[in-house]
Amino acid sequence: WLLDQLPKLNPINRVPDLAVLRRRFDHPDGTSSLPGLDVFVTTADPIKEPILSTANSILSILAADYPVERNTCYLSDDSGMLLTYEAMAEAAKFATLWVPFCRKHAIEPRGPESYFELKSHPYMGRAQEEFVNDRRRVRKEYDDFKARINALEHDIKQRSDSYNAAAGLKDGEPLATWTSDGSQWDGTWIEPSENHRKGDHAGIVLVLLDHPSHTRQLGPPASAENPLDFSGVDVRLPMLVYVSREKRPGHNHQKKAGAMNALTRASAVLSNSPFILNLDCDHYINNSQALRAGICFMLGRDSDTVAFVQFPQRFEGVDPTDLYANHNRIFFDGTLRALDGLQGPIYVGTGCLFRRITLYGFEPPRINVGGPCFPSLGGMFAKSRYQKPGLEMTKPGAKPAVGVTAAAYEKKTGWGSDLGWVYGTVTEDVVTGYRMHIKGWRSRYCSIYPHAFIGTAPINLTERLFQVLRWSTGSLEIFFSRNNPLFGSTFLHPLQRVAYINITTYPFTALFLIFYTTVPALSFVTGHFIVQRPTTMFYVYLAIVLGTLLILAVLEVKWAGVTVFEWFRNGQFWMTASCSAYLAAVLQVVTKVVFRRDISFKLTSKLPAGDEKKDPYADLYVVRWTWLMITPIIIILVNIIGSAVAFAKVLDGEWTHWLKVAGGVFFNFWVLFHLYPFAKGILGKHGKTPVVVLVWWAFTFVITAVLYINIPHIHGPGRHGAASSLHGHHAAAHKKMQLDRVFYGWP
Ligand SMILES: O=c1ccn([C@@H]2O[C@H](COP(=O)(O)OP(=O)(O)O[C@H]3O[C@H](CO)[C@@H](O)[C@H](O)[C@H]3O)[C@@H](O)[C@H]2O)c(=O)[nH]1
Ligand SMILES: [Mn+2]
Repeated sequence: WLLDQLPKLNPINRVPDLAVLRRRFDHPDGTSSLPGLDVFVTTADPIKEPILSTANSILSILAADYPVERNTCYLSDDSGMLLTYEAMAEAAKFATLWVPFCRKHAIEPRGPESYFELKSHPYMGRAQEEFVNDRRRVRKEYDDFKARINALEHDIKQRSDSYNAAAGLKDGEPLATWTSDGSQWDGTWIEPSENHRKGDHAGIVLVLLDHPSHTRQLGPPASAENPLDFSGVDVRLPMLVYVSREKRPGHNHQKKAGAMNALTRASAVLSNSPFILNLDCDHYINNSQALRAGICFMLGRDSDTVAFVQFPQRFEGVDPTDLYANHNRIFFDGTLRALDGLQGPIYVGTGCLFRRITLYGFEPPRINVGGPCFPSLGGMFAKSRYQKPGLEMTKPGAKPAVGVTAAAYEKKTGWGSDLGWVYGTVTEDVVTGYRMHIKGWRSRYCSIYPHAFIGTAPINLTERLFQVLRWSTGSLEIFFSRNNPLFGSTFLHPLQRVAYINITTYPFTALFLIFYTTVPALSFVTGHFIVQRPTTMFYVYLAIVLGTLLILAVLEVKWAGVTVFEWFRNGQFWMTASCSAYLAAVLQVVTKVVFRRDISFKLTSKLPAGDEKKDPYADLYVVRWTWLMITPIIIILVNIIGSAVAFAKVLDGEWTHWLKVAGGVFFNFWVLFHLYPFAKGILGKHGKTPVVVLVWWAFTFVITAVLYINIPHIHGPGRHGAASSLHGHHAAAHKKMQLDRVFYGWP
């Protein structure tokens, strides 16, 4: 009964009140006084991050339910390729059909790829028959759109070839890439050359869709060239801007953090909205109300101290059994949700709505200098207004728009340290949020249903391990930097500080875990336990730890709503990641701290979207070997061999404490149970049949046991040895005593 009360006791499960928002900000004449909102989408590689999925994301933003004249969408393209730009231009064109269609029939979700992939299309709008016709028409247009996008690469190449041929190039002159209006592309060329390659090209800011008018614009009725009746539908589109910041060799471009900062400045010149939403290119808006839901938390009572609103990351394309815990349910539905009660969740990189002035380094209003611990202390010094930072934010003399994306712009400014997204780690997110929290800002967690945003997760084991390696490295880097949460300001809630310490030190668990998963199994082989005979205190301590873990598990399942299956998956992947990626992260960061060597990272590969593959989860069992897999493999072998040897020793009569041995073997199996998804993954496509893993394990087990029994010199005198001895009985008794001294069973 008590357990069932838990969800009801949740005091921090706030839901955004969209009805109130509508009443307060939307006017009967169709205008709205909602604050401006800039959406930033970052992309870095149109091949690794399929361009169609980026287009899906952009279209979902353009079609979201937010006043168009107050919404601007920015796409940052770090590849600087014409392919990205032209694909976005196509998307902007398709949006003139797609967006009114979504509005007319209340389509959900509003990313066309995601929408047409749905098996069923629940009907929500005006007239059923009209809907079916409209949908058929849009579907056809969408297929054409897709075909054009897929042909772009070829088209651009062909066009450039003919322009280059016509230009009659001299020997050694670079082959340019040409835009459709007959000029050379400022960014990266297909044939990379000086000033026109990745990491070395001019800054580009191009407006794809201009700012819309401030009054509603109803569309035309159905006609020959426009078969859809848009006569009652507002056909305006939000502004859409393509940005590719300047890149020069010799400059550290700071990956996504640098891209976000360039966007922050470019958008300040163009639209300067007070709120900024940050989305990765593989994430799209799945719930058209998501933007309003986030804004709700920014406009409520006491919201002026909220720096950002973090949404959970939800994923699609993950295999149904979620072998590598890609959904991260405990983290999103447990940890982040709980942090909401401790002045706010951490920032996790995407699906996050920011208050612009926070990114400019401003301090929150009404904060008490004493922080949450000593509220009475700092009353005198309480600040009442937003405090401006004493930092250089702009460069005198820089030209607006393109100029603010210049590679050298940030020199001698606070960008990357106190302004914008923070540099210096392989993950920018946690530390950026942390810098805000220590200034006294709070954050909010916004979990709505249907999910606000959905992205893709790497379902391949190798990709997944590298992603986790990057996260854990980034976390540790924070711990070894000036942003160590031990020394953060008094504005942190004490438990929030504990959480931040946890978040920046968790990779160290690798060291303990590897010890615990190997030493007990190894001691079966050696026969010598290094663990002392447990004392009463030890059992008390153990009971407390186990009790705490149990309470935690109950909370995670009952309060956070994580299913027991997902709970086990999280545990399993934690062990896999801990003994591989976390260990590597510790080694990497120690190397960085000691030898001052920089750490670099590759982009996470995304699943190709819209690719009509036969098996959507094919990538799951593609084996790409990496040294990260060595430790888990060793641990698996040690545990199988350990239990096999123990089994052989009992069978052989060498050990008589079979109950205690069984306890130990159970512990080994517990370890193996956790590494089961990993084993399945490295067996490749054979792993698809679950039995194969078990067969392999059983095989190793039996071989070891048989070898152990049959090669006499590697083990002590067993039953056969003892029987042949003259003083057999005495020897056995003596042995038993000896064993009692060295072998302490596991609880
Ligand atoms: O030089 C770069 C590198 C990356 N990106 C973009 O940054 C985003 C995230 O990069 P990705 O390699 O996809 O990282 P993931 O592992 O998928 O992302 C998670 O981890 C990142 C680092 O912590 C966070 O920034 C992300 O928001 C979070 O979803 C993508 O949109 C990229 O296009 C750039 O714009 N420029
Ligand atoms: Mn991602």
